[in-house]
Amino acid sequence: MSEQVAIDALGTRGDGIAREPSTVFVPFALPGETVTIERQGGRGQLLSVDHASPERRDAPCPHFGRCGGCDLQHLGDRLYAHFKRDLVVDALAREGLSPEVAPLEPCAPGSRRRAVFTAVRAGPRVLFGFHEALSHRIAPIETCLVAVPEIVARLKRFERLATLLIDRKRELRMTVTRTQTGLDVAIEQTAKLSAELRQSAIAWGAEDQAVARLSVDGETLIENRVPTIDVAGVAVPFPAGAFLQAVAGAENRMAEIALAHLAPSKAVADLFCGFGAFTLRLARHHAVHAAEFDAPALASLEKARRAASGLKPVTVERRDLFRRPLTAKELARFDGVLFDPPRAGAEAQAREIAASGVRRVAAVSCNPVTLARDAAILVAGGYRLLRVTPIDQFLWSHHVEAVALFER
Ligand SMILES: C[S@@+](CC[C@H](N)C(=O)[O-])C[C@H]1O[C@@H](n2cnc3c(N)ncnc32)[C@H](O)[C@@H]1O
Repeated sequence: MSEQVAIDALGTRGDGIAREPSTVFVPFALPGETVTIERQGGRGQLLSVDHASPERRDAPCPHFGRCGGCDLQHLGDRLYAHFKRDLVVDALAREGLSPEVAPLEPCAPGSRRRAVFTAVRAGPRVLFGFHEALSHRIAPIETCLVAVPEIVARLKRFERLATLLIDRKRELRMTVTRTQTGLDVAIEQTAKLSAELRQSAIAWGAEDQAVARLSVDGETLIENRVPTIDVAGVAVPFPAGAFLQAVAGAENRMAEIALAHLAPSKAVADLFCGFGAFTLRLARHHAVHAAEFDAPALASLEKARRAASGLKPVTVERRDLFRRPLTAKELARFDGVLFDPPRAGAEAQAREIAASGVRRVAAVSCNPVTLARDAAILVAGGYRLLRVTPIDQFLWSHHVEAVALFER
C-alpha cells in the first residue's frame, strides 16, 4: 500500500529519512521533499516525488537509479558538498571531536582510473555491468560517467571478453585499471581455460594496444607492456589486483596535505603503505620506513625503490599491522607517521602511536567512522587534532576520503 511521507534528513548512505509515522529510509529522496512510497520493512520504494526540494537536480547518467555505483547524482552541488563533509563532521562529533573540517575537495567526472565489473549468466544471456545497490543483481551499462574515457570507450570489448570467459556457475569479476602504460585487465573466477579459450583471450589482448596486460585468476595471459603507476616520477610496476587510490587527483591532494604536515620530520613511518603511493613521495624528502601486509605490493615498491634515483633511504617491512602494530618503542626512531589503513581502520596501531612520542601524524582514511575512532585514541593519548580535509575520491557515491593531521 502506498503512503505519502515527509523527508527530513539524509542518512549516512544518502537515503532520505522520514520519521513519521515511523522511521523509513527512502533511496533517492531529499530533505524537505514530500514523496509517495511503498514500505518494504524499514525501507520505502520511491513511487513519486510530490513536492521536490530546490536542491534536487536531474541525474546526468542514464543508469542512475539502477546501477549501484552512484547513488547521489540527484543532489545539487551545494547539498552534495555539505552531505559529504557532514559524514566526516558527524562521525568525529560522535567521538566527541570537533576539529576544523575543511570544505569538501571536489572530484571531476571521468577521472576514476579503476573499475570493477561483474558478469553473470541470466539464462542464455550474459549480463555485464555493475552491481545494483544492496543487491546481487547486475545492472548492465552502456556508459559510465565516473570512469576514465579509456575504460568507458571499451565497455563493449570488456563485455565480449567476459562473455567468452565466464564460468557456467559462478559470476565473473573484472578489474580494469588505467596505468601509465595502458590498461591492466585482471579477471577472477573464470571457467578453467581450454587451449582454445586461452588463445581467444590472448588474441583479445593482442588486438588492442591500449591493453597493457591481461591476467586470469592471477596468471598473466598476455603482457603487451609492464603496467606501471607513476609515483612522484618513479614508475612502480603495478601488481594485478593491488590496491590503488581510485582517482589520481585525489591521491595527489591527499599526498600534498599529508606531506606538507610532515615536512619538518626527519624520519617517517608510512604504515599500510601498499605499493608506496605515499612512501615514494615522502622519500624525496625524508628517510622512510614502509610497512604493509600485501607481499606483491611490497615487492613492487622494493623494485621501484631500487631503480629510482634521488631518494632518501627507504626500508620496507612485511607486517600485519592489525596483529602486530609498530610498538611505541619501535616508533621512537620516527618523528613523523603517516597511516592509511583499509576501511576497518587502524585501532591497534593508533593505540601504539598514542603511547609514542612521535611529533606529527597524518591519517588518511576512506571510512570516517573508523577514522574518528582512531582519532579519538590519538587525542586521548595527548595529540591535538589540527584539521581534517574531506576529499571526494568516490564521486556520486556515499563514500568519502579524509586526511586528518595530528601533532603533539
Ligand atoms: C587504503 S590502502 C592504502 C595503500 C597505500 N597507502 C596507497 O595509498 O596506495 C590500505 C592498505 O592496507 C593494507 N593492509 C590491509 N590489512 C593490513 C594489515 N592487517 N596489515 C598491514 N597492511 C594491511 C592493504 O594491503 C592496503 O595496501
